[in-house]
Amino acid sequence: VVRSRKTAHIPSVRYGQIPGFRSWQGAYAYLRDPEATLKEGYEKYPDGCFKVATLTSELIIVSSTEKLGEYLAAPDSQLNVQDAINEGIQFQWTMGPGVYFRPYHIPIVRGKMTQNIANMVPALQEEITGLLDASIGHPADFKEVAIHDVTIDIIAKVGNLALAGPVVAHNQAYIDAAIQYTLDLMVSAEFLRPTPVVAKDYVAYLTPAYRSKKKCEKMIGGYIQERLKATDAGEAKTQDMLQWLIDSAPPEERTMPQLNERLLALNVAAIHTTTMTLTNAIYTLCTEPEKYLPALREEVHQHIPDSQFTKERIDSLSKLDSFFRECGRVGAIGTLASGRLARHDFTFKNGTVIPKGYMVSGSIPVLHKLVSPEEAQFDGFRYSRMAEEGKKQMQAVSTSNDYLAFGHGRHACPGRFFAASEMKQIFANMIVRYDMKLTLGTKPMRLYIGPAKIPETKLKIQMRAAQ
Ligand code: HEM
Repeated sequence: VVRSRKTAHIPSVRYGQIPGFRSWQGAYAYLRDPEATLKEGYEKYPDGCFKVATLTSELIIVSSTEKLGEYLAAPDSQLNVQDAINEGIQFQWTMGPGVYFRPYHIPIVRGKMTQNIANMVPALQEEITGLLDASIGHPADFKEVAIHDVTIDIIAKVGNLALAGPVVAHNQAYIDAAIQYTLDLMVSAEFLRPTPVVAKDYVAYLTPAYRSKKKCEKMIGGYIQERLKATDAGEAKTQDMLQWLIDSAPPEERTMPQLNERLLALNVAAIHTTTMTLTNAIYTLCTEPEKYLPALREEVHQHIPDSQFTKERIDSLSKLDSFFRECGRVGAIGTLASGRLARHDFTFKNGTVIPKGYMVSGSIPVLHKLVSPEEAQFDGFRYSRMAEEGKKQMQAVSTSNDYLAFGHGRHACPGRFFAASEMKQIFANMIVRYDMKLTLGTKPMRLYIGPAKIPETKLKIQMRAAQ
């Protein structure tokens, strides 16, 4: 564990007593039970910051909404999100320097892609119903379904339909490779992190992520070339992410290999995040089906009686939105939020300093009010009741200092409008088509991998055609 005098003024949580090994013991305690460590930090230092140890460094954690707001307002030149993500997945080397130094895709996701959601809904609907028919069908009796596998395939195809159209979305080998790419990236990051900076550029060529990227280039490179040619000839007709990337790429990014890389970067941002979030929502529904399934189904029948999905109709599903927001509050897929790495020292109003080179993050269990069992209780219609009471309903996509499933501030997830719409469309289709419940004696578990808290992937649930 790297410890420094620079963080000596910040109190530590769960560090041990053995001289010389205190922070090692701290890292062990934190990695074993991150949530309990974060809750203990809050109980000891409710308005302040504290630090926890990891195997390679120390993390500075804030549990107060004020402090979160304070650091999220800092300029990128001081507290940087790209550097924070780079620390985790080494994407400057695993994906490529273009994605790190020239993130021109982010405003396109926030702008064009979000504005185009309504146009995409019909194509998504055809894709979703086709995939549900093929994977689950209409069983008259309950059958076991490995729902995570179904979900990840649908999300990857629907996502790539929006990113690059049907030619790419229906290339099963590419879809499988795009799903695998994120996992290869994680493994590659583990190799690259301890590698000295001067060697990283070279070691990157030896990683599984690089091999996967090249494999994908072979699969869809020809298609990207065609789209580039069509654009140059003034014959581009398709409206999708690939087109907007081609239209606004800086010259060094407007090439087949670089566009392939950028599409993979978007796949990394979009596939597993959305799959885990949707899978968690399905598990949550299956945990209390009698409480939620009839009410949600009725809402979908009422607002979308003829299965003609439109963006407006999806947006009008207030109970479904509430259910998703509550899933994001209670079951967010991470224990830490909105990590930022200090490029320069940052000083909070109370004088605490985040020293250059250190990471600061928000504590999800505390900021999402999960500390007491009462507050942590899942209440799927918590937010739709606000609308029923004449108040403004808090939406699944609206972020705040105490709702961080999509982060918050300038760098809050720009893909959340698409992700929420897509997840609701898939979920609504499932709700009207299927009865769903857990298999007797099973319970969805969560796995902790560093700060991530992911729904298990092997659980089989019971599904049959709706009766
Ligand atoms: C349910 C699904 C998703 C979840 C839970 C999620 C979550 C997040 C979170 C927590 C952040 C970091 C925010 C922060 O640090 O404050 C983020 C950033 C980002 N997400 Fe998402 N995301 C999802 C889907 C998507 C999709 C579908 C796309 C693209 C189509 C996308 C693109 C991005 C990008 C480009 C960033 C970086 C933004 C920046 O650095 O300014 N995400 N996402």
